[in-house]
Amino acid sequence: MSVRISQIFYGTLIHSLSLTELEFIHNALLGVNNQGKIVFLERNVSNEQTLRDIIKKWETTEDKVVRLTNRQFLLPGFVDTHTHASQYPNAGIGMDLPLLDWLKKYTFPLEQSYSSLNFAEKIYPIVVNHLLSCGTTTAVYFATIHLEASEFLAKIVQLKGQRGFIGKVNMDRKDPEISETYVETTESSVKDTEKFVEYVLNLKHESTDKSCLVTPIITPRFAISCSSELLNSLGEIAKKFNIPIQSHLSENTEEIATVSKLFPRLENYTTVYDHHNLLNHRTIMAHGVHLSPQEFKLLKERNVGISHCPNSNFTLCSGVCNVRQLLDEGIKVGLGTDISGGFSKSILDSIRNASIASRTIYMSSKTSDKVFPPLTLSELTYLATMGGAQLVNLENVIGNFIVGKEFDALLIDPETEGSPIHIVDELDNIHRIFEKFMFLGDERNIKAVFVKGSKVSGTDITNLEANKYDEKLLAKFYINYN
Ligand SMILES: Nc1nc2[nH]cnc2c(=O)[nH]1
Ligand SMILES: [Zn+2]
Repeated sequence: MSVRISQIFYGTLIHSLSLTELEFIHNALLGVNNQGKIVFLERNVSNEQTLRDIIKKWETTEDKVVRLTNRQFLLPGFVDTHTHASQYPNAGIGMDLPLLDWLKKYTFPLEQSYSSLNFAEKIYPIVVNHLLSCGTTTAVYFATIHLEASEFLAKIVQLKGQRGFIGKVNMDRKDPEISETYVETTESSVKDTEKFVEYVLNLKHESTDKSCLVTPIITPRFAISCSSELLNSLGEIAKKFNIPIQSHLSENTEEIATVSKLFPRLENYTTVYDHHNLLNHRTIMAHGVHLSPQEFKLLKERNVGISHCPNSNFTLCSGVCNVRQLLDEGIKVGLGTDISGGFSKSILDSIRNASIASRTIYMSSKTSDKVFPPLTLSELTYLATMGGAQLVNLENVIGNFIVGKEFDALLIDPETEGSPIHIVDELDNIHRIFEKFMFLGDERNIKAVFVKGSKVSGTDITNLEANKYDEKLLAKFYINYN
């Protein structure tokens, strides 16, 4: 066999096969090659001899094996399908206003600061480090309108080894109600976007080890901040370079009313983007809280993905997105933090708020003709991993541990120093521990983060307590497991 195995993990893996299939693989032996790909996944390797046989078969050695403890497990890396790296300094403040006033008072003045590259240099490395430590192996970023600072964000994401989609923001509409000073000319917006796209694509070409995982994404801020001319040009640039597109859609009712005033001839908000050739299978639209049946239909036809950002929707009092309905309509859904509309940087927080949002929808639907059941743990896990992978068109590359995919993974330890998870020996099997991690855990439980096989965040994992595979201990540990 000519593949070179660089790392092998031995222990429990948990991943999504579909929205309804959450798989727990016990005594798994997973091999990663030097290209960061998963080359084998053996199940139920329950004794040392079998383990040694497999290692021999793959012509590798036992020192490559990372042995997880009985309570540790591997999860696929999280995908944050919508976040504003530039707004990180505002995370946790300014929750007193609805969207348009919030943008004007808090957000645009902060984003304006990135006209200084020095400011970007101070903030962006911290953002990427923090997101990685929270287990975000792939992030879809908004930067700001500034070319240099946006290029710097792309460079930092590349250097830190995160998978990233980076957007230089476009906004050319001067409007006293929205923004008079934080704005570009149409011409400079188009010119700088082309330069930005070429810069990021070049990072890929220049990278000698082909490990650059950064892609440019066309980023009209939202229909309100862009002229029709700019939206058209952005559609053309996306097509010319064959790159993805992101924006905001139908987040808040005042926003929707403004869009219909600005584009009176177009039927609805979604049509505005469609009219400018911005909707296709590579488009990610954040929010989609107040969509009409016609808009659902159009999004489905164009195969657009919706980034569900529940913390932001609650914090800015935008509304509650009906994810169950999106899924029932066959629309792709991923999760987003939407920093700083959302105050948390962690996809674990998006999971929890998505759960609460779905319960809110369920409660108000209970007395109506159509009941929308809350999202299950299996569905929430899927949205945070595979769902996100679908939005960035990487569902065949990342999102779970299928052989042939790239190894983007989190090593979860529910028992680290200061862990917020309380485990009761008599009660907690791996299913309960996983659920507790999803609802109580935080970055203290994320011991290591891998992107394409490389460890990009976390602590030393060479000294994990070896799995003993004591039969009695296992029987107790997997109580109720089937
Ligand atoms: N949540 C959110 N919505 C927007 N719509 C336009 N810009 C923004 C933004 O920065 N955050
Ligand atoms: Zn946003």
